[in-house]
Amino acid sequence: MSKIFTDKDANLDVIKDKKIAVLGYGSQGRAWAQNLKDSGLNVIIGLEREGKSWELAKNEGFTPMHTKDAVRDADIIIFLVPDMVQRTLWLESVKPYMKKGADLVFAHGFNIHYGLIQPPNDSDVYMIAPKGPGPTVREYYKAGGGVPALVAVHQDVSGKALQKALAIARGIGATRAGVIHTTFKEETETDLFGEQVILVGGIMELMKAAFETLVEEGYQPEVAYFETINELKMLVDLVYEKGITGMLKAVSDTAKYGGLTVGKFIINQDVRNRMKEALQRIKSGKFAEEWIEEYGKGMPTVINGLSQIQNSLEEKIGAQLRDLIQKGKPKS
Ligand SMILES: NC(=O)C1=CN([C@@H]2O[C@H](COP(=O)(O)OP(=O)(O)OC[C@H]3O[C@@H](n4cnc5c(N)ncnc54)[C@H](O)[C@@H]3O)[C@@H](O)[C@H]2O)C=CC1
Ligand SMILES: CC(=O)[C@](C)(O)C(=O)O
Ligand SMILES: [Mg+2]
Ligand SMILES: [Mg+2]
Repeated sequence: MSKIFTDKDANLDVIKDKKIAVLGYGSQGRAWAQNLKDSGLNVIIGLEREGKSWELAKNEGFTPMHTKDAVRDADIIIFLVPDMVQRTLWLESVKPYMKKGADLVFAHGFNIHYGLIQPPNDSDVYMIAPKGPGPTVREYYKAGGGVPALVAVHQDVSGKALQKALAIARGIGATRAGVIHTTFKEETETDLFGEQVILVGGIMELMKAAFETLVEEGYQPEVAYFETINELKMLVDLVYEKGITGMLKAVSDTAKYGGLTVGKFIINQDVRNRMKEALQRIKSGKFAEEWIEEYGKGMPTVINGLSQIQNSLEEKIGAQLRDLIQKGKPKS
């Protein structure tokens, strides 16, 4: 089994006197900045413009600075702006202004693994990749827990890169859950695979396909929504708490039989073959190339895809049912 690092393996002392610049105040940036600060670390926020993130950071107790100023005397520089923005930010606002030898830190390996950022060879370069969305990283931390993460070291000039990565993992709460040592390559490829094939792409299309099949066959959309989208959370929660076996034990024997037989008919060998194809596209760099090109064109596929989803029947039904559904949620 992989070694799982927890609180006892991570010591904040290696970074407690360092100045940490968090670049970006979005999904992860906001969570990291707040968690690191609440862990007693010295955090400053670096942003490009005095826009929405700037206002938010200010309202939440930070004094945001322009990136150039934030990196000037930072010992640790953490890239928490979108992956496609990192290269330009690095070239224009970080590299020319940073302190020689400052640490360069990432939450995902994309820019280093695909060579978009070439770090100077006197910097430690490492990663702490939370395996969960930014708002959850904050929510779990506040509640005394943490979201698991992966750590990896790309360059270790000081000989302390792993210790520092673990310290930051502790600062954001990840060692309360569990941290695994990996490489930039493994993190990048598995993260992209996960979000494309299951977490974002796979699950979304499976929900939509099941919902739309029922509606096309004349069933009430509200019934279809409860069945194919809303109930998914409860089944996934069971897997999260008790494993797949625990989930199977909680459902009826009818569902066990139907699930164990029809599941394999739906998610069949063809699907597995296409999963391998998707992984191959990631490993070869083809996906990265396409995504960079899409981003360069202004992300038309992302914008159109999002607007189609927003206007879909399942989203309209979901919005109508949400108030009702929320009332039934346990108050904890
Ligand atoms: N969203 C998530 O939950 C996860 C993200 N990551 C990684 O964390 C890193 C940050 O991702 P997110 O938090 O999703 O980013 P995001 O999209 O939430 O970042 C938005 C923030 O970046 C800054 N920003 C946006 N556009 C900019 C531009 N053109 N120039 C300069 N700054 C700009 C602003 O501060 C803005 O608030 C990425 O490497 C991502 O792969 C890793 C795990 C999960
Ligand atoms: C939330 C997360 O870990 C993702 C899906 O990989 C991401 O947002 O990039
Ligand atoms: Mg991920
Ligand atoms: Mg990701």
